[in-house]
This record gives sequence, C-alpha cells and structure tokens, in this order.
Amino acid sequence: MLAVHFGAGNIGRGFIGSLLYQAGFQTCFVDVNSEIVNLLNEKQEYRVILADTSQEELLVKNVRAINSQSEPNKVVDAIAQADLVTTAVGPNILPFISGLIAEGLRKRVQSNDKPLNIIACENMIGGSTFLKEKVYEKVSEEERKLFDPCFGFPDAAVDRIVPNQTNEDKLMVRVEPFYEWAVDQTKIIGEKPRVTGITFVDDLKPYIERKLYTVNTGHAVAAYLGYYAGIKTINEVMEKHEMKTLVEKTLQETGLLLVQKYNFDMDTHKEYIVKILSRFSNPYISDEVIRVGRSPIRKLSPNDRLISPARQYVEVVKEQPIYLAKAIAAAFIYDYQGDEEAVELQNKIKSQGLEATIYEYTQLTKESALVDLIIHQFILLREFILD
Ligand SMILES: NC(=O)C1=CN([C@@H]2O[C@H](COP(=O)(O)OP(=O)(O)OC[C@H]3O[C@@H](n4cnc5c(N)ncnc54)[C@H](O)[C@@H]3O)[C@@H](O)[C@H]2O)C=CC1
Ligand SMILES: O=P(O)(O)OC[C@H]1O[C@](O)(CO)[C@@H](O)[C@@H]1O
Repeated sequence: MLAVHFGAGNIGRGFIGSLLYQAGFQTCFVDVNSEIVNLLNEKQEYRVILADTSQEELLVKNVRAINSQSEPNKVVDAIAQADLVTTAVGPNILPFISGLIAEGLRKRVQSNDKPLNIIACENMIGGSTFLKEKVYEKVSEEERKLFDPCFGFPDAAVDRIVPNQTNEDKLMVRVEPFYEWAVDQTKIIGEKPRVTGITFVDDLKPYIERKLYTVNTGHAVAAYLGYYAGIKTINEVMEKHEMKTLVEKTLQETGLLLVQKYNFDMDTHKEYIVKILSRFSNPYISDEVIRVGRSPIRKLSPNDRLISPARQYVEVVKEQPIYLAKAIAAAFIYDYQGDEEAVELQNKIKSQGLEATIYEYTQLTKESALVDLIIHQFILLREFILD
C-alpha cells in the first residue's frame, strides 16, 4: 500500500508518517526541503522518540521522498498509484499543492479506477474541503464529474504536539505520546483507510471544535501572553501561576461554549481541559512561544481558534468572553520580527489604527460588542495590566 504525504515536517514525520508505517504503508513524502528529501531517500527510515520518561523509540521504515519543485512529474505519478494521500503542510500552503494534486488525479482517472481519499491533516476546520475547492478550481467541469465518484476529501482533526527541534540526526523527531486523529467517515469514497489510530466519526464538528478551541486556543493564549510577558517556552509560561490561570480561565470560557453547544458532560470536559494543560506543561518538550504563536493573522481569522469561539460565546452563552478577548488583544500586540504575519499586523495597526485592523482581519463588524472588548483589553495590556 502506498501513501503519498505532502509535508515531511514535524507532524508529517512525527505523527502521520509513523501511523502510516505502523499500518503497513510505504510512505512517499513530498516536500520542498531538499535536505530532508535527500536524507529520506538516503536512509529510507527515521526515528520517532516519545517525549516522556520512557523515551521509547520507533523506527519508521519503508519511506522515500520527492522534491515537488524539481520533480513534479514524479509526484503526479505517485498520486496516480497511491492508496491514500495526506497532507500536513500548513493551511496557507494548501493552495500551492492543489495544482499538483489536480494533475495527479487527472492522470489517475485515465489509468486507475480505485477510489482515493485525500486527507488534509492541518489545524483548521474543513481543511480537506478547502483543499478540494482549490483542486476543483484547477480542473474542468467535465473532470469534476469524473472525479466526484472516485475521490473523497474527508475532513480531519489532528492532535499531537510536535515542537520545532534541532537534532543531530536531522530526520529524528521527538513527539509527545498523546495523539488523536479523527476523520469524517461520511465523506470517504470506497474503503476506509486501514490505519490504526484514526477514529472515524459521522460528525466531525464536535471533535474539531473541542480540539481547536481547547488545545489550540489554550496554546495560543499561552503563546501570545507568554510572548507579551517575555517568556520563551510554553512550559515556562505554564510554570507561572498568573499565566497558567489566564490560560485556564480562557479554557473555562471555551469549555462553557462547547458544553452548551454540544451538550458535552461538564465534568468530562473539565477533565479534558486538565489533560490538555498537563500536555502544555510536559517537561520533556521545549516548545517555543514563537512556534505556537506563528502566523497571527491566520490565528485571528474568523474561523480560527480565537475569534470563532469568542463570537460563538457571545451568541450561545450570551455573555462577554473577557479572557478570550484578552488573548485576542495579546495576539494583536504580538510583534515578533521573524514572523511575516506579525510584522504585517503591526504595520497595519500603525498605518490604520487598531479598530480598522480588527475589522480587516477578524471580519467582526461594528455591531459586534467584541470589538470594544478587544480594544479595552488591548489598552489594559498596553498599560501592563494583565488581570
Ligand atoms: N507540529 C504540531 O504539533 C502539529 C501541527 N499540525 C498542523 O500540521 C501542519 C504542519 O505543521 P508542522 O509539521 O508543525 O510544520 P512544519 O513546518 O514542521 O512542516 C511543514 C512541512 O511542509 C513543507 N512544505 C512547505 N511548502 C510545501 C509545498 N509547497 N509542498 C510540499 N511541502 C511543503 C515544509 O518544507 C515542511 O517540511 C500545520 O497545518 C499544523 O497546524 C497539526 C497538529 C500538530
Ligand atoms: O500549527 P499551528 O496552527 O500554527 O498552531 C500551533 C498549534 O498547533 C499545534 O502545533 C498542534 O496542535 C499545537 O502545538 C499548537 O496549538
């Protein structure tokens, strides 16, 4: 069985690649990083190490890689023969890989009638659906009709913390033990991929919202408030009582929203929050706030981990989400110069003011009470008032 996986980075190698190997797939990674591509082809294996007391090691074998910039035709051929296609490249990169996927599917319908599923494993709601839209923009109406019965784009939620890391062995990747990979089975075409570790669900929305508004919201709060306070890593943020409390209070807000929206059991959800907080404090992982806070414009977009739960909190809980607003304000303050989106955001605030910048990136409107709340929290943070 052949899996083609776009993105041989942290989550690609550390999570998806390791599960595919354990399920018996040969994995062909597709990436633009020639150093990683060459190493994968040279070694054909790499190590995944669990970041806990056990330091357990898994040798992931049966892997190869293609550089999509220099050998796009090989990617097209691999997709034409694949049994599964997955991605972990980042939401902003999906449009850039859609052309090659379209080419691959175009070639495949001519020679291979086996159904194929393409699963985007990104931190976003509707990632595979978005990828499908981008692929379908590149093919004709006639081809779309041919593709529809053959190719599924089931959405997915993936959860495993794999920080940036510099290891002597450049292929090795250190990952937290916990993982969750949920896939919308209603959108699968043909057989479900036989990968132990995937949970197939009929309704992905509760899974992905629970994960995005707990793991990713909590992480983003720790990252932006941590950066604001001059702290370097997430576990250092969690060691500061005042900071940890702010993360917890934000997760109480998203928790209340999730419990009311999906009828989750409150006690079970509280336990879920405790588990997530303990993952952030994992002493075996050093995760920089600038990785977790990367791409603030994406993280401040309407359907992402900050604005979406804040907006829904107002609608569902009918109160003001003070701590979410504080985290959003901290994201608007985030000015790390090594992050293009942070630089763009700060330039926008300088040139057009905070209020107009909020409207532009969050798509909140003048009618939303959230805007004033965010501005208020922004002013408090600017005056060094954290709580
Ligand atoms: N690291 C983590 O803990 C988790 C990450 N994710 C999601 O997984 C995705 C990837 O994240 P990471 O692995 O952390 O990032 P990463 O930066 O480590 O990996 C991304 C990989 O994609 C490659 N890439 C970039 N442009 C490409 C292109 N045009 N074609 C093929 N490959 C390309 C990069 O060279 C890199 O190897 C993101 O959507 C992230 O939100 C989801 C859950 C956990
Ligand atoms: O990968 P993104 O969307 O930039 O956000 C970083 C977040 O994603 C993760 O990498 C994986 O869930 C978390 O560590 C963090 O919450």
